Amino acid sequence: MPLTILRCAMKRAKARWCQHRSLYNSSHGFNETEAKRALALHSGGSVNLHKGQNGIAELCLNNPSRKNAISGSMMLELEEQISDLEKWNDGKGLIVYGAEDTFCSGADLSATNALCKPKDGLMMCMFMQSTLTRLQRLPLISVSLVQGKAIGGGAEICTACDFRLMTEESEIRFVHKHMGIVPGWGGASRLIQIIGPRQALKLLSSAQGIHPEHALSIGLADDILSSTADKAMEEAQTWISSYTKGPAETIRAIKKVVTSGREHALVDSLRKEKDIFGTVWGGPVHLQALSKVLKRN
Ligand SMILES: CCCC(=O)SCCNC(=O)CCNC(=O)[C@H](O)C(C)(C)COP(=O)(O)OP(=O)(O)OC[C@H]1O[C@@H](n2cnc3c(N)ncnc32)[C@H](O)[C@@H]1OP(=O)(O)O
Repeated sequence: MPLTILRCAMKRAKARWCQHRSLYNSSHGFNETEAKRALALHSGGSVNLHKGQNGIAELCLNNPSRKNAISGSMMLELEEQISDLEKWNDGKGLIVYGAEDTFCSGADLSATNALCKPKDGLMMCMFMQSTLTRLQRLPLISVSLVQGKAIGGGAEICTACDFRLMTEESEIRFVHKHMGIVPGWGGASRLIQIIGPRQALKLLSSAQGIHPEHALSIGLADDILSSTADKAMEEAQTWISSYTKGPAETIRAIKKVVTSGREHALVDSLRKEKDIFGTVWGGPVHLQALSKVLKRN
């Protein structure tokens, strides 16, 4: 194999590895196999994935009798569905939503009750932080469709998406203070990135419910949907489609550039932007677009 092809393949493999790797390993006291075994003991609900022909997937948090609370087995299923999405090369967008017109009431309280020792809490925290970071890093434009309530860990899941759409009656609430805890699924760090430290401090320290207008005014929500029930999903599909129009290769490259900018310091980010630019410049989509523009002028 010529050296340049080998180098390219190695670069791609490294990029894939960086995207999929867990944030934590044994040096942080994290044992993934043990974590999975412990979480599997707390079952209930499911996390369902539908990959659409239009390149937009729908990921459903499904535990309606508990307002879509996330059980241990749902944490495992969420991780499996993210792994599946990481391999979906035709994908362009993702809509995360909850079953039966409500988003998610956070960690399943019966699971958290059983995992209330500090060691178990940290294990769950590292597992969920890794999973949600992988969700955030997917080369897909992601949207949380918030209907009903997004409470505690449910509010944290919202922050792992690029955008948040709220229906008129919905509410996001970082309720953690009332539980005597802070967000542990990465929601605090991500909230600060989304709305800045001052607003984040207000929301976390008041534990107040955030209604759509307020969320929109502080930049937590990106739009308020007028539809409810099934129509809200249709509206969310239309909303996201203005950002996912075009070839998957291009949309995925755009998301990668933004992810890199968010995660790296400026100099690293510029280098990473250069690497990603190199993967699309001179490629078939670029050349086709170029020839169209040249013909027009
Ligand atoms: C690092 C992670 C941090 C965390 O996520 S900690 C967990 C934080 N979440 C919470 O404290 C949410 C507690 N739940 C609530 O405040 C309310 O149920 C909620 C979501 C506002 C919905 O209120 P309502 O619409 O009035 O419904 P409801 O209270 O009657 O609930 C319906 C059934 O769902 C259950 N449920 C709701 N949230 C749950 C949860 N997180 N874990 C386990 N079960 C939960 C609730 O117990 C009730 O069950 P049942 O019908 O009485 O058998």
